[in-house]
Amino acid sequence: MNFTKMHGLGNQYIFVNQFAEALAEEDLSSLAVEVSDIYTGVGSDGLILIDASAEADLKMRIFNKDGSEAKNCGNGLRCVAKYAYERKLVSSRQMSIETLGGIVRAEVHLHPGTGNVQQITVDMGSPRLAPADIPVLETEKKPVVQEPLIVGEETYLMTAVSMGNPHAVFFVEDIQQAPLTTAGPLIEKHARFPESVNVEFVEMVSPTEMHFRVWERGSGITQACGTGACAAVTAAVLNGFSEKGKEVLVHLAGGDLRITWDDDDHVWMKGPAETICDGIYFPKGKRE
Ligand SMILES: N[C@@H](CCC[C@H](N)C(=O)O)C(=O)O
Repeated sequence: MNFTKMHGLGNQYIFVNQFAEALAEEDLSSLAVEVSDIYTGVGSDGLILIDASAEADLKMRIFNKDGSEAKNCGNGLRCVAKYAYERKLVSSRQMSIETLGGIVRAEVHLHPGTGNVQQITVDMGSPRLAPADIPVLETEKKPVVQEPLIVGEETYLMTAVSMGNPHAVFFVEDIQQAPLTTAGPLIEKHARFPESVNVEFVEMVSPTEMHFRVWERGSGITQACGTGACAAVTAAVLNGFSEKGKEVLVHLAGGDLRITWDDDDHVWMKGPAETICDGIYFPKGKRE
């Protein structure tokens, strides 16, 4: 299987171009687990498929490291846009990409010298704030802001947002003290999230700057989460820490994103994507 490994701020995925490689549907989940393994696979946070779409220029499907399929992936979208433009799957710098969470629009920005894609802007659409759309149980609040969540002996105050996939955002005083590895996995699988949840901790620096750490559903700690950063900025506005229409600089473990929840209700994300390597993967059971 031909693959390309790419990353967006250290959030790394194995990309397979389904225009050239036809993978069997029943193999996708186990293949994601296999390729993600750092010892016997390639090593990644999951598997992303780039495919034809009946409604958009391209379709992206994303499988987490544990084999679960997610509906959206912000860092993956920037990588897909770069891949599609540089490998001529699309001819324009602007393109539409179908995800299971809806259709988004991306625009690539080129390095003036090399012509390679450096930065990508994605219109991530409107955040979904109704509890049933996230989904989160046992609350009728819309938006779900400062909602108590009991985790073991602790009560955390969450803001819940869907960017096509579910996010629970928690504001903390000091990002270094955020209970990422302790509360992260417990919140991910908490009974109030019937589809599990991505868990984000945010320390506000100012209304236009924040520190961000993530425990991702299905992948654990990652260096960055694009949809999570969009959810975090949305949550900051909902809590009155930031303003709609103002760009927020988000510092993730792997680097920075610029996110705006605009007056038209759309969330815009701008950031980089990089190609690490191309390769040929030999599936388990077909190795010498
Ligand atoms: N890293 C991604 C999100 C990937 C999917 C997520 N773990 C989920 O299960 O919803 C991003 O950059 O958005």
